[in-house]
Amino acid sequence: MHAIVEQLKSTVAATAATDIRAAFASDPKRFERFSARMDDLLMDYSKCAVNDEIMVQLEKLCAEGGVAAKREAMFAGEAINFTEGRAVLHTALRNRANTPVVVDGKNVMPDVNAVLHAMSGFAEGVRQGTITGSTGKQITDVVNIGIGGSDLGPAMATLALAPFHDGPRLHFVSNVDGAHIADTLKLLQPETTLFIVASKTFTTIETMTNAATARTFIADALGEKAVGDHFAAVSTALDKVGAFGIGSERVFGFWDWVGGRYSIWSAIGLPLMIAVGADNFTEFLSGAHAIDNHFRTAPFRENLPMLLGAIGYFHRNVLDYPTRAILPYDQRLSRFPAYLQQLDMESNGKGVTLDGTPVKGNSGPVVWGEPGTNGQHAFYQLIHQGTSVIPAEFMIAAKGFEPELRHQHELLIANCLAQSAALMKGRTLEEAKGQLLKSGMDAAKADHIAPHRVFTGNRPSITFVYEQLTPFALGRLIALYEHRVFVEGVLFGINSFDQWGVELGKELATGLLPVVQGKAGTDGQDASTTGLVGALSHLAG
Ligand SMILES: O=P(O)(O)OC[C@H]1O[C@H](O)[C@H](O)[C@@H](O)[C@@H]1O
Repeated sequence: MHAIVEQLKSTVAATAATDIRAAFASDPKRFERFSARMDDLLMDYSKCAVNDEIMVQLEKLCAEGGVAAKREAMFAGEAINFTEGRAVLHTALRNRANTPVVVDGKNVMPDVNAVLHAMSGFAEGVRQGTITGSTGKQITDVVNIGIGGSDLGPAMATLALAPFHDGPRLHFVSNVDGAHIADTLKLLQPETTLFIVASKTFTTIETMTNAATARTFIADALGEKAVGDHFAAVSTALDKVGAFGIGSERVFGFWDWVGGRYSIWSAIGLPLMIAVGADNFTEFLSGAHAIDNHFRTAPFRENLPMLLGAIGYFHRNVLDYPTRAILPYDQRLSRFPAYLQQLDMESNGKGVTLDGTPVKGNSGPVVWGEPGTNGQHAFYQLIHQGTSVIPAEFMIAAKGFEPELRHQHELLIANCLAQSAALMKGRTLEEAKGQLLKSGMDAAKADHIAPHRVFTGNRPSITFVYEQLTPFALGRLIALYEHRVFVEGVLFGINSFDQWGVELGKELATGLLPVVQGKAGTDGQDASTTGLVGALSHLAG
């Protein structure tokens, strides 16, 4: 592995591969050679600093890194999340072929299908008004209370599929900051509101606290007895849900082999199903299943997740780029960058390899982004002219959902394509100067100003194009990125499926609560924490 990375570095240096602009000038077939397609989903990576030699080496890297074998181990239900002793089987949740998937000697598909069936019954009941609030009124608003993977997936996907949303209004409360639930409850009538408490562990303090506040909201308005009619729960910890007082017919389970950040396909998707209906939810699962099959069968140069993972690794560990920007040209994907932050950074933000030794080189990059065109008017300045190279990942649909606003979609497309072209081409000093002279500026001033108007170019980007953001297309896009994170994780040599890094802060918060409440002193706290506690309590009065 290490040898191939070194080889890749010398290939980059020797072949001037980073001159993407020159590569386009000398090869009219560059787009055909460095793009891949799965049905209507096109991945154009020709604007990355790759050539055939580099692609051959990346393929070799994936082969030597054992990506294919590890992929099959994942699909087969092996306990690849070894630090938690768990299989990693979000793929079983969308296994529309229904082929057996065996964990600990048991085929999990009957359970998967049974929960899906129960979810559909409940979701359709709420949508059609056969499942009502305690006073018999139809549910108009559903509030999902969850955080992390129990929030980001359904929140992102519900927004993404707004054109398919014909069920009750949806709200998402995640933050333990009381402002979040208070601002949400202000909009709602208890009689017509359903809360879904979503937590894999059913112990997460934010979710449990918000759920208790929501419970009081219902009990105060409609009486204690009404609580059961206004709550449902999603969890792997069914015993803990029982103690909260939610009837078993309103509890939807999933399993420890579903990671929180991979759980949108499970009962965690219930709010999405209530919003768009069971058929659209099934389409969403089918899109992900299509990518699963593609990932397992397509040869390297046609395999979108493999290519995306290999190029991601190349950017991070061969070219040393510290971040990647996710730039959907789709307003409805505005939460997709946040979703990918958890997916990618919680999975691959690790410092040790599988054998516990420090990672050589880098592991996962910082992932960030905002939808275009908004980002263009905010931070693209740095992407174009800043001192760090930031690989950008663009995505755009050929068709919007507003035929009457087609001209707006055309503007959106033009902007998306213009940005990746500008990043690649840049503008030389001569070009900048020529433009200024043409505008009538005198030569001395043009000399002075031109350097500020230079774009280095050669800044890499990947563009995804698809027909339309349907449930199927969204499922496909998410699964594509899940497998990209998998490929990169294998190449980094890490366990992508645990998240010990979130634990320390949680532990310290538990210890600090009595200190903040004034029930315990600051003995044993560091001086900064002691000072901050003092300042906050003084200001609170
Ligand atoms: O679903 P829950 O058990 O409430 O967990 C919610 C989230 O919190 C944790 O801290 C993890 O870092 C996330 O992976 C998880 O999605």
